[in-house]
Amino acid sequence: MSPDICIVNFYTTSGRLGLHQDRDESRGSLSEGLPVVSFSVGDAAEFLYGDQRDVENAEKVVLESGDVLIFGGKSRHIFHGVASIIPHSAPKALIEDTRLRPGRLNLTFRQY
Ligand SMILES: O=C(O)CCC(=O)C(=O)O
Ligand SMILES: [Fe+2]
Repeated sequence: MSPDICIVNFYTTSGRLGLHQDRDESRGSLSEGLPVVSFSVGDAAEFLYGDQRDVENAEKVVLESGDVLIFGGKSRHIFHGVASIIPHSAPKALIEDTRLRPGRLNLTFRQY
């Protein structure tokens, strides 16, 4: 793939993102299952995912600073979101070196 979009989200420590599908890319990109490549920086997040928009039954995984999550192929249309940010969980060296404010930065690369 050749990513040509980067969406940058910053979550404060009270930030959240409801369950959704990423469907704004072109029909061809979506039907080929070209992946969303997601980089997490800063505080960790409780990330939810599942095959339905159902918070109660969603799977949960903690994404930490430096983690890269890729969802493509059959997983390209999963519902996903951020349930919470875990305050003070960013690596100390990152905060000292970058002075990143409290919260989480997420970058997702996609191909339109
Ligand atoms: O912050 C995240 O890990 C997910 C972001 C996301 O789902 C999006 O930008 O569409
Ligand atoms: Fe998304």
